[in-house]
Amino acid sequence: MTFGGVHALDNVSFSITPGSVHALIGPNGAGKSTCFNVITGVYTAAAGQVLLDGMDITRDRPHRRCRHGMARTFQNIVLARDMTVRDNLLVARHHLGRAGIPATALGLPAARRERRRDLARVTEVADFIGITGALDDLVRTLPYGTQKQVEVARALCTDPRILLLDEPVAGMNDGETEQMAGLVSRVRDELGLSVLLVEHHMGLVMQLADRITVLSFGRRIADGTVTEVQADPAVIEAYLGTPVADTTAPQPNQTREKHDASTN
Ligand SMILES: Nc1ncnc2c1ncn2[C@@H]1O[C@H](COP(=O)(O)OP(=O)(O)OP(=O)(O)O)[C@@H](O)[C@H]1O
Repeated sequence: MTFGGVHALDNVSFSITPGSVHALIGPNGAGKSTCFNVITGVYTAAAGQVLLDGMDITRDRPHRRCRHGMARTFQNIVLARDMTVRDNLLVARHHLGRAGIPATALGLPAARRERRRDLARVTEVADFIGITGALDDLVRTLPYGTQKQVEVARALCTDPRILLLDEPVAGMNDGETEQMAGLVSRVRDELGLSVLLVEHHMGLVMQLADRITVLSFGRRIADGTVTEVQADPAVIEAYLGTPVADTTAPQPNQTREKHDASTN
């Protein structure tokens, strides 16, 4: 993936084992967001493939990837703030709908059955996340940490096989971070989903990840277990000599003169 003359991603390749938490890390500007956007279909890379359970989804638009079982959250919360949590979650079910607009508008039995199923699924997901009490609240009235949970709930309402989380604990306090960590491990352990986690919070990554891919300047410099990655000289060098386990603070900026474009 290139922007102008900048190779934001160069020959990056990795596989996510089903049912595992896979972290994608690297210093600022390493290419994590670009990679996330290529996987979710926001960007189309100039070369390479994105495979989901062996199916080539490289050319699929984001909504089609969602239909194939790929769900995501956003770095900045993207919810309908003036709608209730329940309605936000119901919207996520729409792409699964089979009844069609005329049947829904006319309130035909098929549409009513579908609506009942969607409502039941929304309640089930809210229970799993622990936000049942907030279902009738407007999103904008909720604390930041709860809004982030609603984002995860919305993603789960699409019945995904893989959940992609873009910096899920950015801006969270310690309590909220701990809660999100618990949720991500339950998504893996109890729902059996695969999770791809792009995150700067190294404490969280080291706590949750089964495997880690490390990017630096658009290239993959390491891929392995937590222990392997922590001991990798290339990783230590990329993080400017800071032992990876200790880098819970914001990461140093990797600067390149030719990189003057702003990121998302
Ligand atoms: N839309 C864009 N236009 C031009 N260059 C871009 C664009 N998006 C990213 N880049 C460049 O691609 C490189 C990788 O950026 P990217 O945002 O993917 O890194 P990152 O690892 O997610 O960084 P951060 O941790 O700061 O979010 C950077 O040099 C960045 O300047």
